[in-house]
Formats: sequence, structure tokens, C-alpha cells
Amino acid sequence: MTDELAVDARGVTKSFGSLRAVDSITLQVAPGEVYGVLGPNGAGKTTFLRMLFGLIRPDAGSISIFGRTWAADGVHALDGVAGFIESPGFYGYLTGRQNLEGLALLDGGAPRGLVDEVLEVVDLADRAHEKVRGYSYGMRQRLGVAASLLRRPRLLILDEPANGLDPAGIRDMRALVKRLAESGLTVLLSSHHMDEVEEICDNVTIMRRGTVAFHGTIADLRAMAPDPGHVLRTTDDERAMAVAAAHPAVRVERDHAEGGLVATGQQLAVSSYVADLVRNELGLLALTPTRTPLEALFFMLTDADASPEAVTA
Ligand SMILES: Nc1ncnc2c1ncn2[C@@H]1O[C@H](COP(=O)(O)OP(=O)(O)OP(=O)(O)O)[C@@H](O)[C@H]1O
Repeated sequence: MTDELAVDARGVTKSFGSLRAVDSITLQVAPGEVYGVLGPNGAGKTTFLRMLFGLIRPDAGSISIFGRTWAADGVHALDGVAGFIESPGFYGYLTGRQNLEGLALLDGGAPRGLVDEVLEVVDLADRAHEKVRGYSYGMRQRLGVAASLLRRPRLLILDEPANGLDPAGIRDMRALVKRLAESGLTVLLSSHHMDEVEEICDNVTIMRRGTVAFHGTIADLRAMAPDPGHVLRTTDDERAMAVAAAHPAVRVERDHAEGGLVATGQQLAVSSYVADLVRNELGLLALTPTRTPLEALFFMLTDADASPEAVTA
């Protein structure tokens, strides 16, 4: 049954006391796709993933994974699923390889060569003989992925795999997820940074206070994104505002918090405004992009004061 949905979650709800941490989430992940669950801290991402792993039970709704459910299949609902919630734990006094060998033994032993193979996939083969306590946070996260791969999963669930990583660590994790997806694995990951997922995910669900604020493809999301904004510093902001009157496609406002101006509009319109500033003999001290359009949209969708209605592209 290759065309069965990897994840089919419908109306999944979970409350803790009076707090509805996950409120009627419906989400489908097709086999082979990389799916992102995005949201700010406390949006309910981890609670949702914990329900997928059967660590907590939903109060309402249904979850099936490759057609299996907890109700009908018990622990077999997780056949073919691996991953980690929050950070994976390892023995610091053992090497990366020893940790994996120990885990493989607990699972009934791994076929010959599998530990080497997964170390290779996560790019830790040449560091596998070192003790894990000397590993960077990014290396531990990748070892966590290696441990999950020991089960030869069809679906990998990763809770904020790039959280706490430096830019190089984020780049490596992103490259790893891409490689895994190319090998045909289905990946469901959570994140609270748009830029972590926009390059690697096919579909995203953006969560806000337990509910779906957006659901669709990254391309759909890009189409909805607002115009890019630029922080502008000039030698005379007063005159720069006056020049803006001739450029109705560009919105120019004072940045009261940081000083200077913010010019918002399509790239070409902003360029023509800036050229006009130079023609008017205004000195241009800085022109830097503010948030990327997708980041700006993410903040709009998840902002506490934003409209709670879901947007489905
Ligand atoms: N076991 C629990 N008991 C009580 N409240 C909980 C429990 N687990 C989560 N919550 C609350 O549910 C809400 C959603 O938390 P959750 O951890 O799912 O969010 P998240 O999107 O994963 O956030 P983060 O990015 O910070 O991990 C939060 O308000 C959290 O405090």
C-alpha cells in the first residue's frame, strides 16, 4: 500500500486543564514528502507530535499512520516510524558508534553494516570513534537522526531538529533532511523558524495557539507574502519622505524604534525610489532588507493579535 497517507490526522484535539494546546488539527502527509509544522513557542507543535508518537492520547479526533491507528493496531501503529521529540539523549562517556550499537542491541540487533551506513548518512562516520560528550549540539542532533535511521523508518518525525543550532549546524541539518527526502523517506518536522523550512518542505501547516493559521504549499505561502521591506538610512530623512510622494507603489514610514525609514514595496519600485533619492542628491547611508516576506507573513499569521481564521491555500 504505497499510496496510503503517511500521516492522516483529523480533528486532533488535546487540552491540559483549561488550556486547549491543540485544537482540532487536521493534517495529511503524503508518502515521500517533507512536511513542516511551524509555529511560535507554545503553538502546540510538540503536543501534536507527541500524539503522533502515542506518548499522549488526543481528547478528540483520529490519527492514522500508514493506515494504522493506536486503537486498532496498538504499538504496531508506529511500525515504520522513528524520530525524536525535543533533543535525543545519549551516553556522553560512550562514542557515537557505541551509542548506536547499544541502541541497535536494545532493538534486537542491527544488520551488519547498518551502523556504518547511518553514520555515513548523517556525516558522522569520521567522528564516530569520539566520545559523545565532546560532540557539538549539531552533531548530537545528527546522531539522533542516525539512531532513528537504525529502524529503517518510512516516516521520520523530528521535533525542532534545528533548534539551538548555529548557522553551520542549521545548514548541515537542512542538507541532511534533503538527502533523506531524496532517498524516499517521508519527513515530518516542526520548527519555529520560517527560513528553516522554506527550502526543504513541500507543505506546511502553520500553527497558532493550537489551531491552524495556514495550511498549504510553500509556493502558496510565497504568493501570499507581503512586499519586502527595507531599512533605509539617508542624510536627510525629511526630504527622502518628500521624494516618496512621487512613488505611490512604495510605502515609506519612519522607523520609530530604530530610527531611519522603512520602505516597503516590490523590489523594482523600491529600486526606482532609491535611484530618485540619489538623483535628488540625498546621501544613502544604508539599505538593508527587514524580515524576508515569508518571515513577515509568518509573524502576521501567528501574531497574538492577528485574525484567528485559518488560511488554506
Ligand atoms: N504536559 C503539559 N501540561 C500542561 N501544559 C502543557 C503540557 N505540555 C504542553 N503544555 C502547554 O501546551 C501549550 C503548547 O505547548 P507545546 O510544547 O506543544 O508548544 P510548541 O509549539 O511545541 O512550543 P515550543 O516551540 O516552545 O516547543 C503550551 O502553552 C504549553 O505550556
